[in-house]
Amino acid sequence: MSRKSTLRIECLPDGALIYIPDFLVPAQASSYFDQLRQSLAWEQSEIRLYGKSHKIPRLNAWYGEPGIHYRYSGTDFTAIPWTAELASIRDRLVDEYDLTLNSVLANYYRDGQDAMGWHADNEPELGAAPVIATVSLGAKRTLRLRHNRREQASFGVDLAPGSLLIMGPSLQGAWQHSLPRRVNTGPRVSLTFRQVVHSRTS
Ligand SMILES: O=C(O)CCC(=O)C(=O)O
Ligand SMILES: [Fe+2]
Repeated sequence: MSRKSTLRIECLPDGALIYIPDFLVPAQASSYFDQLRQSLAWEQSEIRLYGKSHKIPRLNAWYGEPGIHYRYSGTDFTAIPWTAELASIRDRLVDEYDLTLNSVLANYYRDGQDAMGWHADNEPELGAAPVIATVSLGAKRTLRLRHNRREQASFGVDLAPGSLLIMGPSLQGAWQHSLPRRVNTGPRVSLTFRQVVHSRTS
């Protein structure tokens, strides 16, 4: 059975976004959501701010090729080997969108109080032109984007369950993104597939 998929491309000043609302069919999205929510090795990481450590308001888990390390929000992650489900989603992204992806940072927002503050995924490990492919599962949440220098330039993208958002290679240099709190919302899992290019191997 062939399936039509919709594609929305946003060309922004200094970057581009590709949004595919129906990357996964609804039944597939909900079965991945249940499965991954229960089975991934979720942890609540801590970050250090002004000398004090704080638990981040969400859970996360880092999977990928063996030997990959990544420093994120002040925490060192070592990739856990791909699970079958994560590897099969990665394979589709690699085959259908011609991406190179060796890891995924999975985020679990337990409810609307869990969130992610403004940041860019511009860690040195991601190289000069990082492409990040995010698959959303569970509750719909809004990703906000704002330009670093153009004060007027800010907007939101609603990330529906089963959707795929690809942030293009120059976006992280000029834009920040965040996932604000939202009242009365259910749990959500996001899978942010990445390519770590400068990895310490130890
Ligand atoms: O959960 C999301 O969709 C955003 C996650 C994100 O920005 C990140 O993991 O760096
Ligand atoms: Fe991010």
